[in-house]
Amino acid sequence: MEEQQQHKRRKRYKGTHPRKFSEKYKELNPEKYQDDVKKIIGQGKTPAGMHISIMVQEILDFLQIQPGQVGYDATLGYGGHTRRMLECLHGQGHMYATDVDPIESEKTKKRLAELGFGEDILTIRRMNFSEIDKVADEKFDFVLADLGVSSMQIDNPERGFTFKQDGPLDLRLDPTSGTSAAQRLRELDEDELVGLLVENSDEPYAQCIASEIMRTFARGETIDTTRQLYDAIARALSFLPKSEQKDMVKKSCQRCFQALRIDVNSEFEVLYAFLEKLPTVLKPGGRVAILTFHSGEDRLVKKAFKQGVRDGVYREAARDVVRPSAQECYQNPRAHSTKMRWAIKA
Ligand SMILES: C[S@@+](CC[C@H](N)C(=O)[O-])C[C@H]1O[C@@H](n2cnc3c(N)ncnc32)[C@H](O)[C@@H]1O
Repeated sequence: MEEQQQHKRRKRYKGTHPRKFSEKYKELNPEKYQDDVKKIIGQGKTPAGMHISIMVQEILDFLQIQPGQVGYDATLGYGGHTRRMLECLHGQGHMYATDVDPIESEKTKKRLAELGFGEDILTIRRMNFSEIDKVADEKFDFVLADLGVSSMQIDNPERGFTFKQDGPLDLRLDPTSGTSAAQRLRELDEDELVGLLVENSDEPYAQCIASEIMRTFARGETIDTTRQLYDAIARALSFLPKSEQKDMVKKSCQRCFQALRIDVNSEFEVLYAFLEKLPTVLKPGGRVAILTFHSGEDRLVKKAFKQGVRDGVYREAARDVVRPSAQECYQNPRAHSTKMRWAIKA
């Protein structure tokens, strides 16, 4: 009898085109694999362990940073903006930077120290920017806030910010405190959930989505992962014509994830507190630039700056938003929704 040859499937080598976040070891070590990282950025993508800073030149042009000044970056993230602002100080002056994220802040602190920006010139605090009045004992010549989430947070499925990969439905910027999005969903009733989706993200299908989420819980099923929430949203929108469904589900997912993120991180409340205290920490003539990523944030900033000019707190404020160039949006699609506003203290 002929010996049967058993076909053995060759094990797929995952190093060349990894799909999973955890396998992207080159992107997660940008200092070590600089050439690979440059190639990825050149393709208009953000490497997994990195964040590409947005509107850097527009921000620097406006802030007009001089050696010897004192500055504050409210949203450290990957430290890209902080680094560029520090370079403008030419070793004289000081910068403070805050972030609530304990995971990424530590890595950024180490990375910036290795680049020569140690504690003599940069103080990094793990703090919410709503406590802007407690960051330093001195006032600032310039302040930057680049709101929202970093690419590192979005891309890491363990953090639960993306529906593109499965992970725990968390969405907290600081996963060590507060309530996860999964827990929040269990706490809300249907009307509260509709309100959250409409107020935070103008979700047009808020009622159908909230009803489907409640039905899911009533069946005894859970929504503890990003995939489970995606599936519930897809079921809620299954009445739409097949040709539109995929696109509509994606857009609703983006809005619903954003709405939940705003809620679990109290994003409007902390931004409001930041804007209210901001004039008290700026020196006369001090400059502030804020990057926002959705209309709710932009409305708050616009209103605060306008009111500040009316009250004589600010000498001047941006009349219109400043947008990233078409070239920047092409090179970094995450810049598309960015709006920058600025103000100068009286
Ligand atoms: C868009 S990223 C900043 C990226 C940074 N400008 C850079 O160039 O790498 C926003 C960062 O702000 C942080 N953040 C968001 N809300 C915050 C808050 N209320 N207080 C402090 N940090 C906050 C996030 O954790 C995230 O790291």
